[in-house]
Amino acid sequence: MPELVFFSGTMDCGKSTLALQIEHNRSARGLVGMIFTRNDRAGEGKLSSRLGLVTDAVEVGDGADLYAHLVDHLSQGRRADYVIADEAQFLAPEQIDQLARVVDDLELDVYAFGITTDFRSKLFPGSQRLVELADRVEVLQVEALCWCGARATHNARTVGGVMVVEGAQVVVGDVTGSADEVGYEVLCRRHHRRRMTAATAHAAALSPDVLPVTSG
Ligand SMILES: Nc1ncnc2c1ncn2[C@@H]1O[C@H](COP(=O)(O)OP(=O)(O)O)[C@@H](O)[C@H]1O
Ligand SMILES: Cc1cn([C@H]2C[C@H](O)[C@@H](COP(=O)(O)O)O2)c(=O)[nH]c1=O
Repeated sequence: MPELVFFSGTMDCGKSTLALQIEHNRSARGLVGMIFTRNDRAGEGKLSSRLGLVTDAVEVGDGADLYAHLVDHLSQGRRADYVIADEAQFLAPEQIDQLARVVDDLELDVYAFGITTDFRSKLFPGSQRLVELADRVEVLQVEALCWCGARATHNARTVGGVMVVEGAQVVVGDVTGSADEVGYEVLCRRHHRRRMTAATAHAAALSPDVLPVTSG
């Protein structure tokens, strides 16, 4: 039975790498994928991994109908044996419904990849719909780690290393942003709740307030 599978995790946990591996393994066996993406850091119409791999993809626009796109494609006599949708958190809920229809009516497997929650730990609308509709939700095996060594479960947005909690839900960026840019850092829940990033934890550790008092 074809399935809608949602591979979810924090930023930087290997989602796009897995998407590219699924694509590689299937195309190596002669299958043809339809690859969708939206707002990849590498630019429009790209699906990229931090390991350096990149492939072309169909950039999904605001009002795009993904089911109609597949029907058009197939009715022109072109092939699609499965579908990959990366950065699926950026898709509209209606577009996730269209992906579910691709599974049910066109009988194609759909593999969607995305982060579940935003920098305020609120669900992205597209991810919420995926959790509601997916046949399976798979959490990535490679764990991203918080600076404290615990498993990272949350995404923080940072400016100059300091966590911010105000701003637009969508700001494309990376976990390796330079000091003054908007960037992201993955944290465990405890440190996300306390707004403690690596930089602020390091600064607190160096503060004279917390240095051990020496006598004499
Ligand atoms: N230089 C490196 N050497 C080995 N693995 C790396 C390197 N850089 C990144 N990675 C791996 O790539 C993962 C990020 O992969 P990516 O597919 O870009 O993540 P996601 O799509 O989930 O944001 C990291 O968690 C790490 O496991
Ligand atoms: C938490 C959060 C992230 N984003 C953006 C930042 C990146 O461009 C993508 C996630 O990509 P990745 O391949 O999973 O690293 O999402 C955002 O726009 N808003 C947020 O709150």
